[in-house]
Amino acid sequence: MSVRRRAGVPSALALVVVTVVVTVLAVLAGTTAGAGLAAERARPSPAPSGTLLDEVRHSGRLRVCTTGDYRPFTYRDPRTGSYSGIDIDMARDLAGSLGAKAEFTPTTWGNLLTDLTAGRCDIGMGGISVTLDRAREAVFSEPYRTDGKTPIARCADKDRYGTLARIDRAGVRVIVNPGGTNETFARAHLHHATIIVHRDNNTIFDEIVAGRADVMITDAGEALYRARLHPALCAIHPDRPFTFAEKAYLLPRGDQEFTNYVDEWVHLRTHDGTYRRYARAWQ
Ligand SMILES: O=C(O)C(=O)Cc1ccccc1
Repeated sequence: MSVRRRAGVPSALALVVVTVVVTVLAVLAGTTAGAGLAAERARPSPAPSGTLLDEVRHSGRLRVCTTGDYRPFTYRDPRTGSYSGIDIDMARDLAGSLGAKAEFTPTTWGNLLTDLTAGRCDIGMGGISVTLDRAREAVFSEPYRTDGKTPIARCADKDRYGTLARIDRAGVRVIVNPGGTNETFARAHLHHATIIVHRDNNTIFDEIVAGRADVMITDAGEALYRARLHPALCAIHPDRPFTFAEKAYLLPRGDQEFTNYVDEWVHLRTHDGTYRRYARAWQ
């Protein structure tokens, strides 16, 4: 009892003293509730510290390498030079979350990895498939979507190109865009068909419509999107693609803080409905 009483008096006194001291310190440091928010807004972004996370916040720029030729993920309007697409919206969202603006750096499927590893951009975005070749040179974020290769052809021919064996025949003209997974897939699996390399992925589907090529094997997401744009074309079994692939964002090696941040951001945006909302707008 006496112990408790003796302890009680100093405790009460100590509590008063501690409360006063903490309140004074908090006011001086500007960390009371209202001042805390103001301080949060006013706090200058951190100086570059070797991680892109701080560099992007400090500079206010997120440099995004994107090909601009792969709808619905990334599209560059040749007349205005402006970018649009699901991953363009995602890039702006990521940049915004860091208090920065997305700046788009044009690249190609063949140059994407080199542009990123040479530091010409902070992140690669735009329907990029996860491949082990890329994963050896750079880092992939958490994936945000699954996909896989499926044929797209003139609807009149849609029963002719359902299997790889039926596509890989002498006389069948398979058109591919160079430098990415479509070309890699075609070269690995087609030995009898004629492979036509067409540089501009934005006009490649017109070649099939015009009858200058017969079939393209591309990601199901693109095939479905293109079939909607070109009514003469049909995506063939997009629900049963030849391959399994994942789409993710490409990051430089050796920056754990930035990778962690992008992973958290992908995780949140794919679970809170944001990614779905952006994707729906491009259906
Ligand atoms: O290389 C990749 O990551 C791709 O998925 C390339 C690509 C580009 C355009 C259409 C389909 C796939």
